[in-house]
Amino acid sequence: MDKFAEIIVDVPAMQTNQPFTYLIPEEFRQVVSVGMRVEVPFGNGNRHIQGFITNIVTEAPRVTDSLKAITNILDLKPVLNEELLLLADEMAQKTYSFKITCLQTMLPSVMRSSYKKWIVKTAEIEPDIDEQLFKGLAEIEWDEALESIPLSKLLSLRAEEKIDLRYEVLTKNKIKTKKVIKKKMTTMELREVAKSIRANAKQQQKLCAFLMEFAEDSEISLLELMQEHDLSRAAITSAEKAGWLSIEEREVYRDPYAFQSFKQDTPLDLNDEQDKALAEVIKAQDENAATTFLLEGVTGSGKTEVYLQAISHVLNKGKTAIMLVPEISLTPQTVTRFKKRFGADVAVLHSGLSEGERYDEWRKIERNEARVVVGARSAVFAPLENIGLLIVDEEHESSYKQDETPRYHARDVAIWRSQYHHCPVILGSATPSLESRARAQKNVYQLLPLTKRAVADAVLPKVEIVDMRKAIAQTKNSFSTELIQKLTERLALGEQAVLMLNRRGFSSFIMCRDCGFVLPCPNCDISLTLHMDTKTMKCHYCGHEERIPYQCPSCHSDKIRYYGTGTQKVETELQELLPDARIIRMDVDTTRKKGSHQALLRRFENHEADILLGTQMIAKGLDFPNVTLVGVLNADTALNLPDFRSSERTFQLLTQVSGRSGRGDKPGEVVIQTFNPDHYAIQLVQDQDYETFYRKEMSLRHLSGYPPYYFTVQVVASHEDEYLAAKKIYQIAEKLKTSLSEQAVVLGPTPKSIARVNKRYFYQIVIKYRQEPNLEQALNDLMVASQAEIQKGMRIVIDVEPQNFI
Ligand SMILES: Nc1ncnc2c1ncn2[C@@H]1O[C@H](COP(=O)(O)OP(=O)(O)OP(=O)(O)O)[C@@H](O)[C@H]1O
Ligand SMILES: [Zn+2]
Repeated sequence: MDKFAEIIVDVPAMQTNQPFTYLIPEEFRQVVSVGMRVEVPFGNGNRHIQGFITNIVTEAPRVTDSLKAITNILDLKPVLNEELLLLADEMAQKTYSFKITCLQTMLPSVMRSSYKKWIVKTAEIEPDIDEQLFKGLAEIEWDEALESIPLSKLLSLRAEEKIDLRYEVLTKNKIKTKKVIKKKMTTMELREVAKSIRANAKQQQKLCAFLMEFAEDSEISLLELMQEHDLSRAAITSAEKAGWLSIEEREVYRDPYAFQSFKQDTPLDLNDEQDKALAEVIKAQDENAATTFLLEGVTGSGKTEVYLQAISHVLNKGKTAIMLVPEISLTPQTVTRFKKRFGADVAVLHSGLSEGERYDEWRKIERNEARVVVGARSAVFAPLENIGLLIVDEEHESSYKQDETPRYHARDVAIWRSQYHHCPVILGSATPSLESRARAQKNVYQLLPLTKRAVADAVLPKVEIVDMRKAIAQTKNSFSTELIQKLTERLALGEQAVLMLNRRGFSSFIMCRDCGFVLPCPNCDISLTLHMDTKTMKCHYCGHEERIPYQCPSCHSDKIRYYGTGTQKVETELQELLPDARIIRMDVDTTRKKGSHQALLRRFENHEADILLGTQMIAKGLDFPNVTLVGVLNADTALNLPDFRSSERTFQLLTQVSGRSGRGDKPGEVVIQTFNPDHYAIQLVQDQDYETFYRKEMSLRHLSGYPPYYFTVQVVASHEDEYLAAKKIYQIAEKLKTSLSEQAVVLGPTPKSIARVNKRYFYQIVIKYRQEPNLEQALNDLMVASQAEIQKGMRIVIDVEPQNFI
């Protein structure tokens, strides 16, 4: 009997947004299955392109004479299961994106980029075939294998689970190595050498002194030696030439956690509230109920412990679990907690991993070697079977929404998967998004409150708000006397402090003192940011980079000065105010190198520093019991952004960061410096009073007609020609106004608040509605219409429930 495959081809366009039918040639018939990628001829020129098989049927389509056949099979087994194929369909519809884009999004990036395929042996093979295929080697490249053996044979070997495929990213080093230093002279010899080093050769002296103390057969990585001991590469190279030390290459294993040992820990005894929350989740698990829980727990209330024990329960039932955290690379503590509890059962997926590492972790999941997946946004697509629980920690984080197509929200995807698997999902936060909290109010979600801190006797910190309008008169730097006094007190007691500099919405820039000129980006409507570490000016939108000017490009004055409060500048001020304090600075500049984030936090945890000074990245997830003071240097920067969520974001951020204080048995304090001391979003942080904030903010949203009372869709048109972009958005607005019912409101058009990015002009409208019967049709029509415009350089983006309006 003939067999046909329905295939979504890799052409992201409206016309190809439905499956095409292809004939499955005889040789592939036994082995192809749904979810595999294949190669097919496409279009008039029969160009060979990739596609995903989404269905296999035996009934021939009505027109068969023009039917083309699959020419090649790209995977030996499905790369996406039926659930994910279904999800891709749904996602494409909900986010107004192409099916092929959604399918691709679910795969680890290595399988999307250029790669080389290897066939590996996974079981005993008949000796003659083994010889023919592998020629005595352990693995063989795909193309080479096909020269000696037909594809159908490979597929049947795969079906018998005797071989498997391994993808290897091209362009990347196959084996990762690092350079290490070993001592080559004895301490005695070095002591002799030391005598002859010139007095002004400080680097040589430092290095020699280090080596004298260094054990003979131990090693230190070159990077660590340079960074931790402040040595230059030149000094080390000349020491190598002089025979003091040797530099050797070492292979680095790809598992980023391989060198850490995780001591198994045991579940804690839960308090009453935790116990009650856990019982509700377990009940839903046992009843196979797809309940969405909102775990609303104050900072330090032990949400993570509830997650861990709920996961244990599903593992005991033989099921699997997904735990999402925002930007996981930024919270190494969380990973450690999961690894300690579940050991090798945990796979970790996040953007801080290299493509190869991500693929390794993905394979562990796909082969059922890991049953718990911890990861950032895209981990929600982990190919786990038999899911028993999904968790979205810090569910209010806007990074769960992808800001490129497909513009999906990981929270929605998690809820979708919970319904597919008939299992519960937990959304956890100390400060839930208004959307989620409102759903709990309507009993769409089930609210689970944790109102107290978990550690015995731990209480929420005492918060003091400092009015900077007054303080600024008394101080020449970024610190109020209150904050400095409290820092001094805490440090004297041997306790630690966390200081946050809120950088969102402003940054360091340079300005000419004579003419006021600020260096703009040539491609975008925004000024360039000064980066001291690379000594360059950078655009944070398009990546443009140029040298720091020494003269004003406009008036040629040399009075060009550095403005803004960067973390570097604050660090210098702080060190002058507290000369004995040991400070760790954490921002994009100090955490760029892989693993440096983790290393800094470990040093702070080991109390090798007294103060952790950083940007927003220190606000979340950290659990250091010795921290008893948290200071926020500038609470207001996000408050003034033209976005209706700015109060919500400010309250969330301040509550999160305050929550880092007093988590152990010592009571904590918080000092918030602000120019808006009476603003409710700042006032209510004082008591970490989420409920009052929720009510207040809801009434404001109600008055002004914003989410969660309304749904929103943003449409953005962009073009290099400003006139064309503006004209297009007006046309779209007109069209929508006629096709939508009176229940929907179209706001705008307006230019986006940064109107030009990367040489393109951006214009937007926002559709606001509660219920709109014509919306789906209208937006689908818009999608079709916008296809025709792409060639003319026009880009139209539809963003459902946008997270950023600026
Ligand atoms: N039942 C318990 N008994 C004692 N200590 C507990 C208990 N549950 C949690 N803890 C401890 O309380 C501290 C805070 O817990 P955890 O980090 O899970 O809180 P959280 O709610 O996730 O906090 P946040 O939202 O602020 O990050 C941790 O050190 C944890 O080990
Ligand atoms: Zn730019």
